[in-house]
Amino acid sequence: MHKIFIDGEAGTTGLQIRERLSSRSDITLLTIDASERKNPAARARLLNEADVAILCLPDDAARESVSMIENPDTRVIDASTAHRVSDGWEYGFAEMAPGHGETIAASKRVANPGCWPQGLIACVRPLVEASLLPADFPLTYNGISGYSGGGRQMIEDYENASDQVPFIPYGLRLNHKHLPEMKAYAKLEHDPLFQPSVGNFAQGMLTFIPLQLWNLPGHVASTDVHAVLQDRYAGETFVSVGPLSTADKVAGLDPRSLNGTNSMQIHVFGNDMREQVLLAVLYDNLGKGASGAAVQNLNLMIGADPATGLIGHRQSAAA
Ligand SMILES: NC(=O)C1=CN([C@@H]2O[C@H](COP(=O)(O)OP(=O)(O)OC[C@H]3O[C@@H](n4cnc5c(N)ncnc54)[C@H](OP(=O)(O)O)[C@@H]3O)[C@@H](O)[C@H]2O)C=CC1
Ligand SMILES: CC(=O)N[C@@H](CCC(=O)OP(=O)(O)O)C(=O)O
Repeated sequence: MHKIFIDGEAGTTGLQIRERLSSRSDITLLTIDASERKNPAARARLLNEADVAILCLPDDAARESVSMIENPDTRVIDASTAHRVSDGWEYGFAEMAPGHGETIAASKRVANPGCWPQGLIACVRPLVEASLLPADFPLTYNGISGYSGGGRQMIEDYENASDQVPFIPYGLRLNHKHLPEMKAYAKLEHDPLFQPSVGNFAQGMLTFIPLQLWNLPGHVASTDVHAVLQDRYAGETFVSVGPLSTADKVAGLDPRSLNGTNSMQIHVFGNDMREQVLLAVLYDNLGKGASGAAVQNLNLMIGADPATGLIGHRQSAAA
């Protein structure tokens, strides 16, 4: 029986992790009294009692939790941004590279990825590793997320608003906090130009990576891009690649369509006359983007089947 403590279990990510773990017979959830949930001494006691502590907290509180752990056997999954590019921590995106799941399984400190970086890393890292994209490629990245991505405060703001604005671009200073992990784990030499948006729906996300292939040395066709991604994710439970598409419009690109699952779907759109490709990535910001990824990492760390308690993918609808 594995003892798990979710520090921040009353928040958006914590609640969803709890929901995914609550019926498991291989796990005992250590719970904190609601009146004590911000009491450092009470948190410290449970953090040190846990086999695995999952931190679903703002960055400063996550750093505080880590500093309070004295038990050398307590392992940590941190859902915050605090440790994603820190020494001594593994990045918790299991599909990021072949064999990375085993690295997570053996780790004591795992930083759960940010929701935005996962779509970019899933597409760009294999293309850089295959030398289709040079590491110094000037990438741009954009997309739309449901408002639960902003945690409790943004959920309250949207749900109490008299006028729910359908589409709000943000990150307009071009300095989003996810840039360091994007650059590091997509193996890029430069930060991408990243500009996110939030929509008036609670959950789900759709992100886009435009690629100007004509600017690359050698001739790279959309079929090459598609083949690298398809080969990379063949046989994966949670990441899938749809057929290469030349259609103007496809069904299924609703950002909410994978909600409740731990799936990520990559769609490849190509125009070879223009030598351009658009990659679109669909996933649940609270699933693969946060709580699902944390449970997947937990499964790896405790030696359970990685898919326990998670829903795998449905095949892509793009054609
Ligand atoms: N929402 C998402 O899509 C994603 C979120 N994340 C990350 O996960 C972490 C949690 O985010 P999310 O669940 O959305 O945020 P929420 O704001 O919904 O939840 C955070 C929880 O932590 C509690 N909390 C705050 N300070 C303390 C403290 N000092 N001690 C104990 N508890 C504390 C909050 O309580 P109270 O509300 O009372 O202050 C709240 O219950 C963040 O670092 C976020 O960046 C990562 C990926 C995606
Ligand atoms: C819509 C929205 O605001 N999304 C959040 C990202 C959510 C996420 O990935 O969480 P971390 O904060 O742990 O990185 C943002 O862009 O900051």
